[in-house]
Amino acid sequence: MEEAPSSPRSAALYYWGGNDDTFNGIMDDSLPKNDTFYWGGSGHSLGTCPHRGPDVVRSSLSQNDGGMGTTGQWNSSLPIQDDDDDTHWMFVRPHSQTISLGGCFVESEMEASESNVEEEVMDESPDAARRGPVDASTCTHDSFVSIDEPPAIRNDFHSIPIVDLSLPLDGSNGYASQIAEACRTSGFFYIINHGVDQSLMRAVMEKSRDFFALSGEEKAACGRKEEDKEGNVTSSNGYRGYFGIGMEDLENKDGTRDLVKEEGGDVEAYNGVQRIKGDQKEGFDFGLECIPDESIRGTIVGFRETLIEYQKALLKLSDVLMIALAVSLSSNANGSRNQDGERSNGAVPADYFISRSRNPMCTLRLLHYPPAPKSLFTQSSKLLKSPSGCGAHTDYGLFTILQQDDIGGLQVRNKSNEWIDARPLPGSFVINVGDMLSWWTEGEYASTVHRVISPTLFDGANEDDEFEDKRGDGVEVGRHRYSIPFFFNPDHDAVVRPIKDADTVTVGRGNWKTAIEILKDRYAGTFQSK
Ligand SMILES: O=C(O)CCC(=O)C(=O)O
Ligand SMILES: [Fe+2]
Repeated sequence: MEEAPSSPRSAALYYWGGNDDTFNGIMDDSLPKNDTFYWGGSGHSLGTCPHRGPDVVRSSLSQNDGGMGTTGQWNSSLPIQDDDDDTHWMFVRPHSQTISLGGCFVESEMEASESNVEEEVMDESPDAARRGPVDASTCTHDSFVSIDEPPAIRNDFHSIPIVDLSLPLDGSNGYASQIAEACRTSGFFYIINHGVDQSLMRAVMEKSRDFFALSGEEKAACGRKEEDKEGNVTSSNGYRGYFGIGMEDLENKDGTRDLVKEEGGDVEAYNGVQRIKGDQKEGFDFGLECIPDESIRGTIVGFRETLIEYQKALLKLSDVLMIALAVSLSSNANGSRNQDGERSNGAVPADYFISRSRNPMCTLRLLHYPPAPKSLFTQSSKLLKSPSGCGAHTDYGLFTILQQDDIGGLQVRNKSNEWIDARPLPGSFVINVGDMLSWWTEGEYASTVHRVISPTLFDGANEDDEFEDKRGDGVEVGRHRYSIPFFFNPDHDAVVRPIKDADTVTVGRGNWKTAIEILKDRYAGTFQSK
């Protein structure tokens, strides 16, 4: 049996096999028994993945919700069964884990208030259990902006800042304050000196190219859904697996907003380009628990191992970012509230986001954007850039860590509705604020609309030129763009609502959503029924 990778957060990592639901992992005997653990979550929270968690694990936990991600009491040793199907991975973290933050240990908030939960009738959110009692006398919350509407960006910007993570975290020149500034303006920033090995970044890009070069049939075999000849869905991996060109449509599907009309455009034709329905990209989604199986492993040497290694590295980086974001929230120079309602001195514990991301619902996504098809050329055979690679949207979660190749095409919309290029910066990652972080900070941190322009064919080419279809899949050879976003989403049951409310205000059930509710809504809105 292959050795399980160690967790980046000193928690135990177990893995379990999919097909026969038998536990297939290692057990770390150093873990305290009878402690509470988080388990499940990730892809299994996102819907219909058939791998619901092994029964043996479930029966060892005093409570569960069928693999949808839960906490449970660890009652006995887990039986370990020898099964070499290890396509599913599961992180299990001690409930009362302490987190090392630059020398000071922060006790997790989670344990504090278990005995108070029942008294807390007004606030039924899981967050109430995490945070302890809230004081109803401080309830001043009478308005609620829908989380379906990511707040508009407050400031204008014309470039994307670069944040150097080799600086100190704290202080006026530290990277936390630079991140605060970036999040309050563009909601996007590059990070350099981030600690992720450059050769690992290149390796995962290469594996991605290898994957998308497989035949359509081979890729479809890794699809999200299996269908019989009549087109009935026979099994589904939730939002995990391969999806083909046009299947996701991020344009104009962003919650209740019409992101194209907001800029005075028209969905069908804007910037002079007729829009093809559906994003002109193909992709492959994984989670921490769902890694491609033997079939791809056999075809692309080192595919699975590289992806696991990369996810581990990005999880580590996510911890750094979560701490920086929590610290950044109190990084204003004057430490007071200004008249625009900008929240400052709103210190949260440095583990605020980490303590809500013990079993994060992350998605690592490989993306391939083929060159813009000829149908997007003008009559005069002028090469127009197509806005169709990835439609205008905001990201859903806490933040996104994006690796892009050197082709370019990612654009971020500023307050004046201009599209600002997020040009490739070798060796960097692009980080952007997601809707949940924006909502948590009441819009102080901007979840900014962005899109990807499909790459054009060779520079200087025109419509009458011959383009060879070397791969036989209808796609002309030209400039292909590859990118790899890692969507970092918190625990499935993390309560997403303004931080100040969570601290001081009792609110009813209508006024917050759990992370999983938000994700399910948004995924359902962006995938075509196919
Ligand atoms: O491919 C890119 O550069 C960005 C993709 C993106 O914004 C997304 O998938 O949410
Ligand atoms: Fe995005």
